[in-house]
Order: sequence, then structure tokens, then C-alpha cells
Amino acid sequence: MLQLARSFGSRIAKKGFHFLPDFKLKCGLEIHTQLSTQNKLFSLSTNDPFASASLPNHHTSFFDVSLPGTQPTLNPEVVLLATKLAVALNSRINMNSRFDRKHYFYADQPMGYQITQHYSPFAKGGFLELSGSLDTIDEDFKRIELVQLQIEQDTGKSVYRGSEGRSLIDLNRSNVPLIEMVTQPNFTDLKQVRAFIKKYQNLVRHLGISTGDLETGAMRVDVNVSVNEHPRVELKNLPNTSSILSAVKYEYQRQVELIQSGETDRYSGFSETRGWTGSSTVKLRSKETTIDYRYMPDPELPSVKLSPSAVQSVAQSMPELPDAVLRGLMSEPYNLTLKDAKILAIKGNGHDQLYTQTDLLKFYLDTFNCYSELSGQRLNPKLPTNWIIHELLGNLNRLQLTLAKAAEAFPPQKFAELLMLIQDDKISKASGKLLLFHILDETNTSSLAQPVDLGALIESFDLNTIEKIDMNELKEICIGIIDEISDPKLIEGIVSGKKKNSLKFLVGQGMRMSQGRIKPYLFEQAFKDLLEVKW
Ligand SMILES: Nc1ncnc2c1ncn2[C@@H]1O[C@H](COP(=O)(O)OP(=O)(O)OP(=O)(O)O)[C@@H](O)[C@H]1O
Ligand SMILES: [Mg+2]
Ligand SMILES: [Mg+2]
Repeated sequence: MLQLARSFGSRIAKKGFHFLPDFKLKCGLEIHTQLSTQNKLFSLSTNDPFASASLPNHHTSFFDVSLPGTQPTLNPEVVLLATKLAVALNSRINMNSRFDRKHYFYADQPMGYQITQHYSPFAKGGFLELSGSLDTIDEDFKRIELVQLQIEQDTGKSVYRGSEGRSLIDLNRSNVPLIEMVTQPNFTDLKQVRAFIKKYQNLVRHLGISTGDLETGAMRVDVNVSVNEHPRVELKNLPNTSSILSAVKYEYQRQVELIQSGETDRYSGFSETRGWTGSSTVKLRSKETTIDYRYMPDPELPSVKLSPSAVQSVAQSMPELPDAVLRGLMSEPYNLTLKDAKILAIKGNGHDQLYTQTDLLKFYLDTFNCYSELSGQRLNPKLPTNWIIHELLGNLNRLQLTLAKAAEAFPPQKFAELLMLIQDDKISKASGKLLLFHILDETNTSSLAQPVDLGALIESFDLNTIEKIDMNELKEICIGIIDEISDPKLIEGIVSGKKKNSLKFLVGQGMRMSQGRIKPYLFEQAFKDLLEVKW
């Protein structure tokens, strides 16, 4: 079986992938998202499913381990976060949703059932809109409709110790709150699937309701795939976006080949659940043999009663949604590119510890406002963008400094003053970079006099020489030197960055001609500007 799957996988790899016009792909997603609440769904134990490595079975109450006689009590914070998500997704919130028991036996589910919402889920309907301008899809707009949102418990974890021939059970994750969001099967190609996952992930992060990380399992995506009007196959165990996309591609081709060879009947419509091995999908179970979960209303939990005014006040407390933030940043007065707007407004992986997206965006907007007041008519929107995205963020990473700490020593007002010094040629770009790095570095290692006195620093580092020299003279000297160079390869080497050292030669010429009046870094910057050197 596995052998067969492997040979199929290599066939696909050899043939390359493309959609065939006669075979229409249809996909629907089921996404489970762990909510970042303080406590678990039905108990007061700490919600920290990632403590497991060092502290297995640590965050567990009597209820989480299913001691007889313990009863669930709903955590209201879960309802708050679920409401935020439902509002953001334009779902119709059920003012009276209920919990049901889904029965199955598994060692990491000691109660013998999972509490979920089967008959009367938290919210129904709703949609998430993808757009060609913001989301890298081929269509101008693509609306993905949602079936429902339901609140449910996560299960514990089984840890297999193959060598010891046994399984260990860790219940830290047991009873962690989840939202299962189910879409309609509206996806017709891979770009839409990729864009939706990114967008949903960003939304839950933006609303502060989940870390949204696929790698840790905080967000888990199952994909249902069908071709033409044949039954769907459900794909599980997809640890990251590239697995999701590869699995859909593989599954599409597998199903197309089954249809082409007329084998669909023999496979009784091949409706089944399959897992992803990393290179192929393999059958986990068929839908026909699905266990009957014997859903029944949970008699120990009352229904979740909400009032329209409660939902409304949650809606009013919510931040502006990501698309609106992006569109705002891409229009007057900011005029950011989509790429830059996303850097400011959408959380990437990796910089989590240094700043939150909300703080970064606020720092940018505050700096922009201060700078715009100082610069008046001469406002250049690219200046704050470049200096915050490239210089500031670059330095925070390099120094492993948090934005909060950096902003304490160097708040938006000061940042705007620095931008003005650069704009007015009071200091060169190179000096500006030096100054910023120095300030941030000092913040990191010792206590810098606060607030930072830019004027004093410029004086002490002798960075303002640029004022005393005639910029036109500098430029003319540089043009003269470049004209004198007979070997075009030398200039080419500098521009391409292959011969960075040749720039020193030009600077040397300049120093000689200006008899040392003009500092080398000024020449360096002037040559770089003239030659439009990017490095
Ligand atoms: N013809 C189809 N092709 C592809 N996907 C489909 C098709 N019909 C339904 N789907 C998708 O299948 C999924 C059904 O999910 P749902 O949670 O309702 O049921 P389930 O998978 O049977 O149950 P469970 O939650 O136990 O996995 C949805 O994402 C839906 O979009
Ligand atoms: Mg399913
Ligand atoms: Mg489901």
C-alpha cells in the first residue's frame, strides 16, 4: 500500500503539477484554533498546552483528568474571544448555543467523550473576503463563505515511546479551548487556500485570540478535497502550509487518475479520511466505517445565553480589522506599498518577542504624525517608512532589543527629529544610521541620559561637519573623479557590489583633492548616492 503510494508520488513529481480544465477542484477547510485564554475551557487550570516538554500533566485539574464527580463550568473568556471572532467573520451569533458530547474512546480523552457544539453551534454563516489587491489570488474578489463556528475542548496528547513499547499520556492540552471553524467548499484553486489560511491566521492574531501558529498546533487545518461532483476526501495531519498545499495537489491528481481510470465505483466513491506522509496521502479510515459518535446534549452545562447588547459592546471594543488597516496605510498620507504595510500591520513569525504588531503600528503612526508636523509641506512619506522598517527593525533584531525599550529612550517625537535632521541635510544618511544604532545600542547595554539629546550627540561625535562644507562642491569633486576613471569595470564593480573595496579608491582620490577638509564617510555617501549604489 505504502509502496503503491510512493510510486504514485514519484509519478506526480515527474509529471509536474497542473489543474486540468475538465476536472474541477473543490475544497473546504475545517480549522481548529486554540484560544489564548488564561484558563481552560471548563476548569480553572492554566491554559498552557506548551508546558508539556518540561512539565507533562502539570496544568491539570480534577476535571481535566476526568475524576468521577467533577463537573464542567464554562470559562466566560472563551465566550468573549469567540464573540470577537464571530463578529470579525460576519457570522450570525447564536444567542442560545449549547454543548454536546461526542463519544469515542481514546487514551488521551479519558472522559470517553469530547464536549463540543454539534446541534446548536456558537455562530452560523459569515464569510471572509479575499481580494486580488491584498491577498495574492487571481480573482479581483473571492468570498469564502463559512458554515459555522463551534466551541469545543482540545484532547490530551499521546506520546509514543516506540523503543519502550508503550505510550505516555499528557493531559496539559486536555480541555484547552478550541474554536472549530468550517468553511463552505468554495475554494477552486490553491492560491485561494493559501491566502485564506494566511488571512485567517492573521485575523486571530490581530484580534489577540490565538497565537495562530501552525507549527505548534495552535492552529490545525484539515482540508476536504473533491473533483467534479465526486465525494470528498478529508485530509488530516497537515503540519504547515506547504504540507497543506502539497497534499491538496497530490490528492487532486490521485482523484483525477481514479476518475479517468473509471475506478471511482470500485472505491465506493472513495469518500474517506487520509493523512499526509510528507510525500503522499494515505488512507486513515473510510467514511463508511466512521464510528457513530452518539452525540447527545451535555446535561451538565447550561446553554450559553447572550444578549444583542453584549455582542454589540464586544463589537465596539474591537480594533479595526486587518484589511481596513492595510487599505488605510496604502492611501494618503502614508502611501505605503502593500509589502511595507504588511510588515507594519501583519505579524510575521519570528519577531514575536521584540514587539507586538499593535505596538509597531502605533510607533509608526505616532512617528509619522510628529514628523508630518515638523516637515509641513515638505513631507516625504517614504522617510518614516524606510527608517522604521529597515533601520529601526533591523537594529532591534541585531541588538535583540524590544521596541518597548527602544521607544522609552527614543520615542516617536525624537525619531521624527532625527528624520528632520536627515531631510534637511544637517547630517548625512550614514551619520543618521550611526546615530540611531548608537542610541539603541546604549539603550540595550547601559543607561543613556534620557531623553536623548540629539544635538549633544551630534556635537560629541562631530557628525555635523556636513553643514560646514558646500554640498555642491562635494558633488562636483565626486563627479570630476568619476569622469576621470578610464576603466568602466571599476565603476561597474562598485555598483554591483562585487568590488566594494574600489569605493575606497574613489574616497582616497576625494580626500586628496579636498586636502582632508571633507570627511571620508561624506565622500563615501556622496559616491554611493551619485552611483546609486544599493549596498
Ligand atoms: N464536495 C465537497 N468537496 C470538498 N469539500 C467539501 C465538499 N462538501 C463539503 N466539503 C467540506 O467538508 C467539510 C465538512 O466539515 P464538517 O465539520 O461539517 O464535517 P465532517 O468533516 O464530516 O466532521 P468532523 O468535524 O468530525 O471532521 C467542510 O469544510 C466542507 O466545506
Ligand atoms: Mg472533518
Ligand atoms: Mg469538522
